[in-house]
Amino acid sequence: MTDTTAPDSPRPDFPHATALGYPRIGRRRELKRALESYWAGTTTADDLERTSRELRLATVRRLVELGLDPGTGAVPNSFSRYDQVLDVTATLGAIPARFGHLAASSAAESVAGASTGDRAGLAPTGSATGISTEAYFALARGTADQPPLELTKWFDTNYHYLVPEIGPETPIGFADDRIVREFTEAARPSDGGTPVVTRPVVVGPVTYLLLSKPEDGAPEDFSPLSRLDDVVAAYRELLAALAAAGAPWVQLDEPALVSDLIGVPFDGPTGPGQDRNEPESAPRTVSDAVRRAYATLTAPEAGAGRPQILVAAPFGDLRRESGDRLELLAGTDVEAIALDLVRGTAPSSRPAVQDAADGGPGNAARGAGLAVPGLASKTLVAGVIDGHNIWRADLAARLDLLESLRGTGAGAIAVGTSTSLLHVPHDVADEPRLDPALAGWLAFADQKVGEVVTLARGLREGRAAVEPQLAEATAAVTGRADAAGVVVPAVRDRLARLSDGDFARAPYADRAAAQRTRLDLPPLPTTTIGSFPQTTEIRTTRAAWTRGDLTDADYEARIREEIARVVALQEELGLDVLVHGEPERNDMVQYFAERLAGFATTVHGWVQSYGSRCVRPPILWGDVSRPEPITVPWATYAASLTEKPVKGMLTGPVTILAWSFVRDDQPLADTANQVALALRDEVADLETAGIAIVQVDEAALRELLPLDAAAQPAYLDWSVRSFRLTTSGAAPSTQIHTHLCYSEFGDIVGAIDDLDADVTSVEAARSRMEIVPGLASAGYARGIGPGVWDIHSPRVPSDGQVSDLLKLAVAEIDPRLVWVNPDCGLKTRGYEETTASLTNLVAAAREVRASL
Ligand SMILES: Nc1nc2c(c(=O)[nH]1)N[C@@H](CNc1ccc(C(=O)N[C@@H](CCC(=O)N[C@@H](CCC(=O)N[C@@H](CCC(=O)O)C(=O)O)C(=O)O)C(=O)O)cc1)CN2
Ligand code: MET
Ligand SMILES: [Zn+2]
Repeated sequence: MTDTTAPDSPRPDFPHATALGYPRIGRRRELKRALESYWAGTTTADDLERTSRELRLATVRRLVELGLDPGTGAVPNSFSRYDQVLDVTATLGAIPARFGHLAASSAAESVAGASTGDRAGLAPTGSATGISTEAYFALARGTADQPPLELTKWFDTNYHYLVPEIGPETPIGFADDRIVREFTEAARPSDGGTPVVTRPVVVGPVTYLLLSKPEDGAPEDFSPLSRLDDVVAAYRELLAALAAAGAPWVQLDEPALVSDLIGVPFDGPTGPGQDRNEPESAPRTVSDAVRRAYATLTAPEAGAGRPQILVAAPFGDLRRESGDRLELLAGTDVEAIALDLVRGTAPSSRPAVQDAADGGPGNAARGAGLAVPGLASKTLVAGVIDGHNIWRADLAARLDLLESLRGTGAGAIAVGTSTSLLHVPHDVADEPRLDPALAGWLAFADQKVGEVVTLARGLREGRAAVEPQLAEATAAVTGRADAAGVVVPAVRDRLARLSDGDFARAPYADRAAAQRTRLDLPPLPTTTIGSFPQTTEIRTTRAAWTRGDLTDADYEARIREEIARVVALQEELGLDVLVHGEPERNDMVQYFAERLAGFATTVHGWVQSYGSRCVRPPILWGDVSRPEPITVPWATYAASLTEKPVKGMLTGPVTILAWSFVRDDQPLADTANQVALALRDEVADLETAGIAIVQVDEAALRELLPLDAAAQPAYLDWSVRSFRLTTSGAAPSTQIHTHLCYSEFGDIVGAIDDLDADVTSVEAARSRMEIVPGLASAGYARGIGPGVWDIHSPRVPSDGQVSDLLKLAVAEIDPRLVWVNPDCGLKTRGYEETTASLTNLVAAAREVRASL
């Protein structure tokens, strides 16, 4: 390894134990409240900064208390006020031209060497330099005349990041030193508290650009990756500033390395050897980009020091058929690499790490293959503690694995989490209402840090040093396997008796005819996706009921009142197919989990989904069954209020799994089918109650698609089957709808067709109906509702905008198949925008209908 730091500077070893990141919303969602009151204008930017500073300091001190070393960069500094990808956009000053007016309102100022242009909205914030709070949140939330940056799923998680918009002229420099300030704030705290030398966690330059989209108006063939050199130059300045502030390590997250869904080939014709003699050309493959970026970041340069670099590749397997990405990283001069040794190649029942311990297949099993050129000089941060699920680890087995990695090629082994802990709640000890036995099987973020610390100690000092902790963990794992409810013979028997007939409905033509007769809908029928605004009043009412301050009867009466209001509003607006509005649901997954056997739910187990929005993923721990009907009383009440059809509204098995913490002791396909059978009974009960249309939401079907292409066919097979198991008991005259979120459906058009739903609504407004031609050319010939209103922003589409989108749709597909609906549910919207937008949607449908 070439020496890349100044000759006399120390080269600190990587700490023995670390986590790749930590939740930032706060144990009591302090950040959510601080953000929402700042946005509402009831607090100031200074208030927000004060609260977030307190949160950051409390976090790093908590991590030290839990056993991470305070002096060596073991503590991840992974705070963000909104999103870690937006933080890089801010650091680079990469503000799209469409936000140019932001610059005019705040004085431009840049740190030394930045080439920020004059449109970056840069303003001094106190003594620091960077983009203003106003500009930061304008990108996240939009302005009066600009929609925000697009929100998209972060790999296969339920976290959403803000998509950077990069064009040939987008300013890119080292424009904001917040990352450095947040390092210094912990290392030299002004409150006189314990100093902590943290490790800044930053999205890596290659992943940043691979997740970017071309800025509007960029040339047809423009690739954001062509700005790699500019981005890397800015990162170099950032690293130099961090080194000057005293940071021993920085973590650059490069999860794009494990994804085949990134749209840029890993290796290819322009890969190694092809463009070697054109060093100036833009990288066209992921591997080119990685080599180039990290060669520059690690190149020695007089005067400019840098922290040592840990590259983290969470969410999957670096070593796969399509290319050995570990070899690629090992070939760079970074000092440490973090591997996800839990996830393996797919969300599978069996953690790869366990296979490895048994000598079976799986990424970790290729331990012997760690004799990769270059690795001997690096630290391998072995991500053996699952950052993505909440089961307490079998520490003895993990320690076996860690020991087996020793001497297989890496220079040193450190212990880490497989991913950031952003995706799990803070603390099991914060859940007084959990069954104590269940609580004993769980590890949230704080417990996981403890596990990492224990393993690191076991690895260094020998098993005996941690024997009590190993024994306790083993007891928890065994206790879980033997506990009542984990295996319920009646559920298993029902599953075992399934045959192909349970997965198939009558032919579509027969169903369509029966449904036409029964429903008698106009062409281009209008509907919504299910939820109406979740008002503060409803939440407060539910909170009072949950606390016991409101009786069941009073709560029920209040919900009925809300349903009646929503039904009346839809009749007034002239919608054709109505919904009940879902006011009784805290969340579309948690609500069902609270009413199914086999699940537990939490009180404080909040996990950030995007910005200030959070979810409490339920814990699916046992065999699933339905003690009694769940939605039938609300659906029948709503239906009794109108002559129009009201959709029954269920969340499908894949989405319930995707947004829960799921047991890891059996194949996901089996768990999905258990949920499907419970929902199948609900569909039957809705039918019996006279409900003619049942919507089964599979919002997360695309989200769970494995990042590894090799694992996708098996996933699509079991996910589609579980949906069909849910719905195929329905009579031909019952119309089955489904709803899918996120517009990147290109990879799964075939699976959408295989769901065999009568009507499918999909997000499409922001991509201007992009999905429609794909569906049409794939031969999709059932009902389709491409969203015509982007509900992710408070902007009200005009009836002209809606009818333009609608015309795009009917130009591509048989108008008899087209439905008119928003992109998604309306629970995050207000009533004012909802009423205005739906008025325009109905008017547009009528206009286009008349032109058919
Ligand atoms: N699980 C899930 N994942 C999803 C989605 C989804 O709907 N569900 N949608 C997509 C986008 N992601 C989203 C995630 C969260 C929210 C969201 O609105 N979350 C709410 C919480 C919803 C909830 O659980 N509501 C509860 C509890 C609300 C609450 O905070 N109550 C207060 C008390 C009442 C008050 O004073 O406000 C409290 O507990 O302190 C209820 O209604 O009962 C929030 O963060 O504010 C929206 C979209 C993708 N992923
Ligand atoms: N039926 C649900 C709703 O309208 C579907 C939302 S998908 C995130 O809220
Ligand atoms: Zn949706």
